[in-house]
Amino acid sequence: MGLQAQGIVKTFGTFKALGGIDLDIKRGEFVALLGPSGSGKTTLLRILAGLDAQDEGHVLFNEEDMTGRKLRDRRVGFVFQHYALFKHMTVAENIGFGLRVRPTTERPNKAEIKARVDELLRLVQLERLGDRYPSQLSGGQRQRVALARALAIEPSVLLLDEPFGALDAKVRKELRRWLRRLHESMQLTSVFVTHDQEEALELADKVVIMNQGLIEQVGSPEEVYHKPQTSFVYEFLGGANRVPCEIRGGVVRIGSTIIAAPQVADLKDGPGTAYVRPEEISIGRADGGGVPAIVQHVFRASPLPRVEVQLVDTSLALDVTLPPDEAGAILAKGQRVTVNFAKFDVLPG
Ligand SMILES: Nc1ncnc2c1ncn2[C@@H]1O[C@H](COP(=O)(O)OP(=O)(O)OP(=O)(O)O)[C@@H](O)[C@H]1O
Repeated sequence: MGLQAQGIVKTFGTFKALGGIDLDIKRGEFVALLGPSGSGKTTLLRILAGLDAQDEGHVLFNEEDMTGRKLRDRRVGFVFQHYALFKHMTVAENIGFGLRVRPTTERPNKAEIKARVDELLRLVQLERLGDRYPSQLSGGQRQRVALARALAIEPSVLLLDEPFGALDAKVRKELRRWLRRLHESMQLTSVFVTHDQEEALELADKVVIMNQGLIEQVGSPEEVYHKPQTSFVYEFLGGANRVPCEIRGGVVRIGSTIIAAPQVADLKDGPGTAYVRPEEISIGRADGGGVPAIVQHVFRASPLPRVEVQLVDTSLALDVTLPPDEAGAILAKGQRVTVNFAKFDVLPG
């Protein structure tokens, strides 16, 4: 099922949580709503689910306006962080819940419900745990039960709010892969909320980047990562360093260093901001060409050595990641170096 949000506005008191959201989700897409805390991701997801009503705008499912339609009629499966499993029900009872509460005319009989629950238990790889209670499961197992419960009603849309939020890194990775396979095999249209960029870039076909109740950019993981369109996206994705500079006649000046920058050829002279990712900076000898800097910290307890340097002219701190084979090991705090930007983008202002 395709989903559309058209001009969605939502206010809480005087606070505008969503400032006019337009979004087109195609059938079969796996979409991530990515943004910092408070950017409106959950609010948008709840409105898509029909759990909350928007103040303005429309939600369309397959081009049909859902305004005023009850949750049950939307046939969406959802897994929300605070929508916990029913503690007094077994795993199997939890999974079958959505089927048992259907109106009599649509309700499958007991044997059909049992068959469906067994099938879902197999799907989420919990076939032996149907008789347990939620308190007897691990966090990852509980999440899988929550997913099975959401899938029991055979939704065509699956909405997930930080589905793996509370789990440790290894379980998260496993569940991610598993969810991706499930999405494909059940031909779902899925939307999930996350503030974890790695999760969004790895899982989704389409990433929607939100900031302060608005969409900053929508695109494939490659597009949003490699072609950020706004300063917010530059900084939010990949932790780009923000370096104030001066644009003049097709070059940029950072402090007193002038750097060739063909990418600014079309920009007007004046103040600008260069965005450069930590892995796109290299560190060279103090007497080499580049922007003079001083090493502030060297972090070696990570797969790639990370170095923090301070530019001599401007006192600006920059994060640098070095390739594993580079001499992160011989750099020391206080050492004078130069930095070079292998790749950077510049926005005016
Ligand atoms: N029921 C409510 N009453 C008042 N303000 C609310 C309510 N729900 C959300 N907000 C506010 O709306 C804004 C957006 O909240 P939302 O939960 O959508 O953000 P989010 O991007 O999902 O954040 P997080 O990643 O922290 O969950 C926040 O500033 C929040 O405080």
